Amino acid sequence: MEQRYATHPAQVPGMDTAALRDTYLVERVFVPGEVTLVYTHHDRIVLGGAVPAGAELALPVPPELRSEYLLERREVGIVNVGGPARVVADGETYLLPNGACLYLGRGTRDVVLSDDPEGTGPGAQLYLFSAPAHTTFPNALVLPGEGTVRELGDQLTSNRRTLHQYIHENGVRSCQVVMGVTELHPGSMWNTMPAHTHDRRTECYLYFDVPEDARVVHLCGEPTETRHLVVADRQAVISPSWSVHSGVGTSSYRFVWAMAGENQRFDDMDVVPATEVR
Ligand SMILES: O=C(O)C(=O)C[C@H](O)C(=O)CO
Ligand SMILES: [Zn+2]
Repeated sequence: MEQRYATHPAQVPGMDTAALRDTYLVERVFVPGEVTLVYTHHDRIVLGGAVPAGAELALPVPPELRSEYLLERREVGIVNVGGPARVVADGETYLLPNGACLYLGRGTRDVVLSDDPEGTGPGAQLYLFSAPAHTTFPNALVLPGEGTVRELGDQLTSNRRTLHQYIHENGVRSCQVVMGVTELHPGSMWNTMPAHTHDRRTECYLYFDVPEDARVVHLCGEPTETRHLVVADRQAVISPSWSVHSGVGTSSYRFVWAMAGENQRFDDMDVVPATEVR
C-alpha cells in the first residue's frame, strides 16, 4: 500500500508542482479489477477505490496495518461514483446505485465488492475512505438524497451547489469518519468558497463527473501561502488540517468530501474571507 507521510505547512513553499502533486494528489484511484489504497499519516486515513469490472473484489488487508482484516480496528465510508454496485458485508447484501453511501463499522470482517448483477450500464466504481475506529457503530446504507441536504451558494458567484451529508453527527453515526457528496449545479464551478480550514480534522476530496476535457484547479496550502493542484476526473486530494481546500472547475462536477480527526462537527470550520487569501 502506498504511504504518504504527514507534512508541515513550512514544507509547502519549497515544493514545486511535481512535489505538490506527489504529496497531496492521488492520481490513480480507480484501476479496473483492483482495489487501490493509499495510507496518509494525516489522521491515519486510508483512501482508495475499487473497480470490480465484472469480478468480485474482497477488501484487502495491507500488511502495513498489521491487522487480520481491514476493518479489525477501522471503519470505512464507501461512496459509489460509478454504475450500480453490490457490497456483501459479513453476509449482508447492500445495493448501491450511483451516489449512494455505505458505512461499515469496526469489526466488519468479510467485505466483497462487485457490480450489481441486476444492474445495467457502466460498472461500479467505489470510493473508500477509512479511519481508525475505537468502537463499533452499525453498518448503514444511505441512498442518494436521503442524507441531510444543504443548498449553498449562488449562480451569481458561480458556486450554486447541493451538499449531501451522509455520515455525520446527525446522520449515520461513526467514530471519526464524516462523509458526503457535493454537486455543483450546471454553470457553477466554485466549491468551498469562501475557503476554510479546520485544524481539528484532515479532509480528502475525490472529484468526479469532471468531463474528460475539463479540470478542477484546487486551492491548497495555508490561507496566506496558497498553492494549487490541477485535478482531473476521479482524482483525490489530501488536505492536511492546516490547508484550505477549495476548487474551481472549467465545468461543473461533483465531489466526495470526507474527514477524520478530533471531532465530527461539520460546521467547526475557520472561514477565510477571499480578501485574506494569498
Ligand atoms: O462545497 C462545499 O462547501 C463543501 O463540500 C465543503 C466540504 O464539505 C468541507 O470542506 C467541509 O469541511
Ligand atoms: Zn472542510
